[in-house]
Amino acid sequence: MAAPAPLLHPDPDPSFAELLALRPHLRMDPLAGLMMEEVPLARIAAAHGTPVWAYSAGALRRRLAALQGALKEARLGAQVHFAVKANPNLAVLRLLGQQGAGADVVSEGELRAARAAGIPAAHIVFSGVGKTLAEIRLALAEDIQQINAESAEEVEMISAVATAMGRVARVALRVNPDVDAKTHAKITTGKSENKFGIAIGEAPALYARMSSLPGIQPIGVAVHIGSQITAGVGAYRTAYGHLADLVRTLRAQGLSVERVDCGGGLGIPYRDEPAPSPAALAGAISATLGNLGVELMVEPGRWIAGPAGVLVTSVVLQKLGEARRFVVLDAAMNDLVRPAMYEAWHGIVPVAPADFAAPLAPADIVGPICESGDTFARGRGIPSLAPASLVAILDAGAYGAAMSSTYNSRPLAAEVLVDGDRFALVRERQTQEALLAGQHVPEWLDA
Ligand SMILES: Cc1ncc(COP(=O)(O)O)c(C=O)c1O
Ligand SMILES: N[C@@H](CCCC[NH3+])C(=O)O
Repeated sequence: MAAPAPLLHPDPDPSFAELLALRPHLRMDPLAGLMMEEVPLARIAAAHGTPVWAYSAGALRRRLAALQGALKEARLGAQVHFAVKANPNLAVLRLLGQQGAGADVVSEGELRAARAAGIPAAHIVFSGVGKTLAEIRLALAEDIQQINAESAEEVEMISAVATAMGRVARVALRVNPDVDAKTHAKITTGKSENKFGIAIGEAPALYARMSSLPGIQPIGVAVHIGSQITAGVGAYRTAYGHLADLVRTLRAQGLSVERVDCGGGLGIPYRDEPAPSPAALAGAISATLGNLGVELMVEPGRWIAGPAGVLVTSVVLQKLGEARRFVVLDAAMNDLVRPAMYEAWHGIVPVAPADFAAPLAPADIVGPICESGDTFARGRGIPSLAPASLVAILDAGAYGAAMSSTYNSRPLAAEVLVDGDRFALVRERQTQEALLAGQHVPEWLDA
């Protein structure tokens, strides 16, 4: 695995205080315990139970503003389209939309969520390698800003659907630049063996074909090379350089290219990995695509939402095994799957002041699900924790709730938005009844 910060790390872990110092929306209050903005996490847990996701409105606003600011500073006039897959909560989308973010969506559900949150159709881009006919129809009916096509086959599908509807689809061609983003193999998307986009060498012919089709207005090109990119902006520069060459080639063929979608993928330090800044990303865009006279957009998800969220969970019990101590939480891999899926490292910090300051000893921090992979951390320094003690799993605002499942028939956890000294339930905990709803036992089974 190329990505840094695996579940078990050879170097000493950052201390709780070091983790908090880099996350200004979180702090330890000597009386109230771990706070998100001005709200004690213990109050959220008391009000809504655990496990519960908490998102900081301030962090979301600050991070979006930092990205927008870096792009502005580089005089790129680039739009930020939030990748809804990272966090499709309606309140989160509303807040980001209010601050000018558009949306990058990959399904009917995400398109509907973005619209329901008030994001204008004119600021929505539809990406994805397998849009269904129904999804293409919906995108056209909503008259969204742009559809990113990922194959010759899809281009024909879009044209056919648009023609049947009497529409012309604005389509950007997503190219696969065959660049290694040096991230986890499961989330790298810009290598030729990945399913995404069309080979850059095939792009000119396909773009020319697009401009000959009645249902398509070719609007530009798009690229997205992977997620959690922390190894500098070199891969971005290479990919954008290829894209700039492609734009020049297309224009030399007399084809119009108005827009370049630079994708997302900017990584964050979950542990202490050095991650590129928005300014570095803006610099890479500027150096390669800055002088082409194209409209630019970026599609970050994780960078905006990841650090803004935590998963607050209670200790069920500590189990002292022969060789190991296990801290068993009431959250599990069905809530936050990243450690199980990518061996991802997440900070885990006690909420009570006494636990925060207590001596550390290594433990495996696990969920109650019947798989050994249901492990949030191995050999992590954590104090002895009594049942019902709270801990916060950090950087869970992106690909956290969004990737939850009901595995082991565990209801989806509640979500809360914190803004200053206010907090509100923004998604109810799924009920046990809802878990069973919609299921039917055929009568003939009992006949
Ligand atoms: C097309 C596209 N755009 C944007 C993103 C957002 O990625 P990230 O959350 O890493 O910024 C993704 C996911 O990797 C994606 O597939
Ligand atoms: N779900 C992944 C990222 C994939 C991004 C999808 N475009 C994660 O949690 O890191």
